[in-house]
Amino acid sequence: MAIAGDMGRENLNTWKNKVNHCIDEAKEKLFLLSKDIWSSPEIAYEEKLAHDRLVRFFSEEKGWQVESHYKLDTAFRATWGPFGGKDGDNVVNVGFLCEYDALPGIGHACGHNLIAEVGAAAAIGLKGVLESESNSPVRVKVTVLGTPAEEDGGGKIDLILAGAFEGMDVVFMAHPSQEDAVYLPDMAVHDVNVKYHGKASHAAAYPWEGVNALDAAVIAYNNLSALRQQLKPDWRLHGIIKHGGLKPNIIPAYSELEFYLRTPNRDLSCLRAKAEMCFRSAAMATGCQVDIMFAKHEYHNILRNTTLDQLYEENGRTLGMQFTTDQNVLNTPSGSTDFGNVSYVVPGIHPYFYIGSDALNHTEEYTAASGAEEAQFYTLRTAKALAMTAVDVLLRPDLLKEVKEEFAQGVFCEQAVSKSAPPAGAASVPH
Ligand SMILES: NCCCC[C@H](NC(=O)CCCN)C(=O)O
Repeated sequence: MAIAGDMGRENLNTWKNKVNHCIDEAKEKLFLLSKDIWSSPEIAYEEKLAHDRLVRFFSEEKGWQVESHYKLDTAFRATWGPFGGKDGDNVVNVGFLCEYDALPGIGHACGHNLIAEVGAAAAIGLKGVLESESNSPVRVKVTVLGTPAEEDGGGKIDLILAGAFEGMDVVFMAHPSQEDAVYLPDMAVHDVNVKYHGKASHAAAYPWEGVNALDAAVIAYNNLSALRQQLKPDWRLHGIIKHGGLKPNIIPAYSELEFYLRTPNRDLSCLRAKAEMCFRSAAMATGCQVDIMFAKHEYHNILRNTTLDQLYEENGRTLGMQFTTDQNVLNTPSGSTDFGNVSYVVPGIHPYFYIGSDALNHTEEYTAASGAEEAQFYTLRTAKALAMTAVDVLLRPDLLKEVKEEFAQGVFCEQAVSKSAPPAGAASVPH
């Protein structure tokens, strides 16, 4: 593969070493940034403090243009450049994403404070080397996007629709996990909120006057549990009862459920139809009214870019990462992310990284691990591997072409598949 201009492999290594040096130099302020976000956890679309902290971070760094409240209240954008190359050259716009929303009740149990830190660190590392190597052969712009609401809603999808990803050539982020993995199969997901409306009555004196909304919720819950046995092994559905009544002696007039429906690819229509029957039949059985509200956005599965994957893996290995080879981990659905939607509009990667703890995501133990100093080494190592991968893309122009071709091919194939294949089991779903 060609390396831009007369820059050889030695130069590539010099650049990568500099990236790492710049990230190491910033490690104290990066830990402070991450710790501040971790200490004040905020849920989706309410990440005001995290937004302000990140905006302050980039405003205090030299040379960044910072836009607070960028297209969403708690999103931001920081850009640097264009820099290098020659006037009139095409600009390569390299994106890094920061997430920073937490979970209700258990804080940063998914480690999004570390995602914000990785994004900031990688961007600083890349900018650092570009500044110190004034002979960048390509014209480069670095864009950091602060993307709220990954756990709920899908801030990245709002941002895609608002045009925030337009002009980006390649995009990087990484997610905390139990292991280093270049790719784990993230699924498509659609959230659904269901409300049953019944009628209150004295539960002992006039129960026959009541219409029990809690019964409807319980029947629906059990319907979905029975449905689960009939689903494909890699489909998932799971939910909670959010409201189930006020007092045992009041027949519940209102109940509410929230469920997530997940499939490995973007076609959720079959699962949606089956789940909807479960919700409606519970309403019929109890005489309740039902409101079924699907979330405004569906998350897509991640479209892989193996060209970027391989580069990331090579860079990670030079930094001592030991990528998991456990086939159970590599082939088991790992949840969902709104980066899936990003991966269909810009080529990118979303690797997973070990944070120095065996705790599982979405537990209090993981919250503790995400705030611990021990996570720092792994977090910064991940940022280095991402920024080194960006250096590969910039200094080896054939690579960017390859990355883009693979992306275009992937989008084309996925679209062809989802148009031609009828949803599995659709014929057995009455309409
Ligand atoms: N509301 C639906 C989105 C849920 C997203 C959430 N994401 C994660 O846990 C991040 C890690 C995914 N591998 C999920 O429940 O999957």
